[in-house]
Amino acid sequence: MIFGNCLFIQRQRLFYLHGLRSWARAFAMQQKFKDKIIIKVKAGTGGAGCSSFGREKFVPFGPADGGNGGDGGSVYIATKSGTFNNLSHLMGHYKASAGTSGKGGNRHGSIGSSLILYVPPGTTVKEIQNLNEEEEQNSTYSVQWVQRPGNERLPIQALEGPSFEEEAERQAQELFHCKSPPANAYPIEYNMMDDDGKPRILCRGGIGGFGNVHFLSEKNRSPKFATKGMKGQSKVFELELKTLCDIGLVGLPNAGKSTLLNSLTRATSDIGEYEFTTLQPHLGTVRLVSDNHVPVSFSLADIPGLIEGASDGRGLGFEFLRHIERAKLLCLVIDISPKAKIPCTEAFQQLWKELKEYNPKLLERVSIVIANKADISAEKQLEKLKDVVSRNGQSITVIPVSAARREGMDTLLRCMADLYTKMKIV
Ligand SMILES: Nc1nc2c(ncn2[C@@H]2O[C@H](COP(=O)(O)OP(=O)(O)OP(=O)(O)O)[C@@H](O)[C@H]2O)c(=O)[nH]1
Repeated sequence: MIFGNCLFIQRQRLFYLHGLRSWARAFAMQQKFKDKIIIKVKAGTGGAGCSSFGREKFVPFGPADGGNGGDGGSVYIATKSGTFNNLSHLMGHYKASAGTSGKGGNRHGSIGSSLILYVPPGTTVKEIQNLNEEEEQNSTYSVQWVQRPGNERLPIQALEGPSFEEEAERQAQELFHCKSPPANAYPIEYNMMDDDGKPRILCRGGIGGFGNVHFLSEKNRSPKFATKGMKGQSKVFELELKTLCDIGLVGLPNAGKSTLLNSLTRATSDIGEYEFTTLQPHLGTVRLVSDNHVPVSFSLADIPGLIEGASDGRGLGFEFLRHIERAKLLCLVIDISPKAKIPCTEAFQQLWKELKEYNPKLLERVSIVIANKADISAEKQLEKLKDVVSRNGQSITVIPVSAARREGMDTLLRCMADLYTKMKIV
């Protein structure tokens, strides 16, 4: 008996430790998972142009040969599927390197190295602040000189027309204008889809300064000045990841969404008897051959439990409702067992109401109601649920399943594949 007691205590301890470990894992995951982040991005400054003259034996006053500064590096953003599933790898600040200065002998400075930030497909990028806005709004660039033209002795002819400084400034303005790319539409807004990793610009690097060669004119045969490089763009962006999935599993906490996702796919979403085991969306992929012998593949997402008032921000609120927005089809998972905290009919109405209040268009995407835990429920519950569902949406199919025992999975998968293919054709 004593021996039996010891075993019981040890088992209890093991259960306790297991619970603690899974809770710690869930907590760590929550810390790591980031689906919204604000980043400050700065492109590199252009290198300065050089003011120099050729010097050779027996040629004491050679021609102007100052090279241009290199352009500053730019910052881009691109998608990389399969590598990241959230935005936690990103830092708060990114800066591309500056271009180097030009040198004598017509040697141009090197271009600053650019940066590419990788994000998972489904990320939206929104420019929220332009830190150089004032400068960019002025159509004329404020030209900065390496050696001001005012230090020169002005040739006599220059006094007749525009002043020598004005002439040099105009020339520099023209050069910068020719070299600068067309301005971005303000503010930048990207919807990063899986577009083969094609990079999109976030901040453009500054144009490198012009060497004194560019300021040779009839009036001035030995210009002793060059321009500084331009500043790179500097902006603040908000990145938000909205899970991209074909079919989203939506339900109240503990309805069995994670169990269902794990049963239907090879995903390993956390399962627990406590509510909000799932704190972040999990994705799985279903591949099957349809009744017409056509291969069908779609992604399924287990979206964290929805609670009453989520549309007003209660519980995890908007944090996960935004993940639902991107799903092409929605399946409502309802616990029909007698153990359920809320009767299945009420659960369905609660989900319907929350979706409607958040975005009524979401209701058009609800195509299947999955009556889960059918293994421990009575037929009566299922009938009641079917009755309520038919009153709200005529075209919604109710499918009883047991995710834990993997019963009804085949019918459910065929129905999902069917609806998904029809939706794609439409
Ligand atoms: N009897 C029975 N139990 C099930 C079934 N499906 C899930 N469960 C149990 O229900 C509990 C909750 O399952 P989860 O899959 O974690 O539920 P969830 O909807 O993901 O929960 P949240 O993460 O809180 O949103 C677990 O204890 C599962 O073992 C089923 O078909 N039959």
